[in-house]
Amino acid sequence: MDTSPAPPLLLRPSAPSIDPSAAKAVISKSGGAAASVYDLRREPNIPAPFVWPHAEACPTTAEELGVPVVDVGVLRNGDAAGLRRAVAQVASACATHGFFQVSGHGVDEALARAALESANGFFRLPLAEKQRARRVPGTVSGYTSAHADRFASKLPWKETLSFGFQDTAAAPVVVDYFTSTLGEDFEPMGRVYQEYCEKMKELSLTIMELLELSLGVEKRGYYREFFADSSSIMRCNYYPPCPEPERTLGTGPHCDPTALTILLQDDVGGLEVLVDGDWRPVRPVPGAMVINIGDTFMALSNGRYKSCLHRAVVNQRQERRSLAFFLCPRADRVVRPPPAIAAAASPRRYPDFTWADFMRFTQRHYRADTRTLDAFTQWLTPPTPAQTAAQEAA
Ligand SMILES: C=C1C[C@]23C[C@H]1CC[C@H]2[C@]1(C)CCC[C@@](C)(C(=O)O)[C@H]1[C@@H]3C(=O)O
Ligand SMILES: O=C(O)CCC(=O)C(=O)O
Ligand SMILES: [Fe+2]
Repeated sequence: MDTSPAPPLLLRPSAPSIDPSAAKAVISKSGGAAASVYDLRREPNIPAPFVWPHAEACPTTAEELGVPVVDVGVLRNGDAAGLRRAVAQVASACATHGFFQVSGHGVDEALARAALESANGFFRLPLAEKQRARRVPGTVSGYTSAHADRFASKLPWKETLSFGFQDTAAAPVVVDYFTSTLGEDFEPMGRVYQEYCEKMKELSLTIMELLELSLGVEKRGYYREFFADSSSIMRCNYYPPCPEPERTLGTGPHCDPTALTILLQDDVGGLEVLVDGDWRPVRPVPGAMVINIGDTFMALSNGRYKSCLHRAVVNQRQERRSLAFFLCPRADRVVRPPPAIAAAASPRRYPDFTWADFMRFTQRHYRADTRTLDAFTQWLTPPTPAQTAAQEAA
């Protein structure tokens, strides 16, 4: 499906950092050297850097993907039959397309609504104000319009605001992020996202228990413990209406490099999953959240659960918002499957790595896409003498 040009040269860890996409001339609408900033709500047509190859922006298959809605409340309420059903639903979804939805998650409806509405509040600010939170190069935190500060082509038709989340008693990190980047007036918005992230963390640990049960991991609590001190990324996505939606994408085809994603979408729709060669929409279910496995969990399950290819399309009439909570391990934790999973009968599929290295790879060396984990594995693995000789001869 991915027929875009082969990824440019990947530099090994010892080589100087370069982002292959950003390495191209930085576009500047003003003709200067600075990266352009697009105000997507004001663009009458789609500028050339937003045009995606047809193979990636190819049409949606009308048929919706049947994504099971799993009641995760059963992990806490002692309903043994319900728990067996939930475990079976998760096992079957993760062995096929890797997407499922959750209900009974305990996230208050008012909080979910406030989080989606706060995203509106932020993205409706004048561009100059949003730019006060602009992304710091080399990190995932901050505001970006179409990632135009990083990439020169295949720009996504979206604006995003991202920030980190760790659960520390010492400081409300999200509130601090909002007040330090945008000012004290943004404290209430920070509080909404602080509470939302705390709930997302709790929910992600609950889902880890379900994943563990469904994989039959012997050491109970392995994944829950692994993520107890996680350091996650929260991202608010805003997709403005688009004059030519069939030529571009809101988010291009990719697998999330992170461990697990919890997505709350509004009622517009746009998320699509690639199943058997067809892009199939995941219709928003009121009150439910969409879960997908990321590359880091694929490595933690030794490849048994697949990180799955998805994208977000845009449309001509309606703006759309989604909130993605990306669960990530603590930066220096070594990502390694539990012993029972990577036993002699199933040799290790991926080398040990730390999340810090994998994240740096996606921010400095490689644009997350359909084959990020393979590219990273290749980047980590020293070339064989034969490969070195072939490279030298070329
Ligand atoms: C480590 C990360 C890379 C991305 C941000 C975080 C979590 C998910 C990744 C991303 C959203 C996957 C889709 C492609 C991407 C480039 C995007 O469109 O935003 C990715 C993120 C990124 O590098 O900004
Ligand atoms: O907005 C969506 O529906 C999906 C976004 C997504 O896949 C991502 O941010 O990783
Ligand atoms: Fe994603």
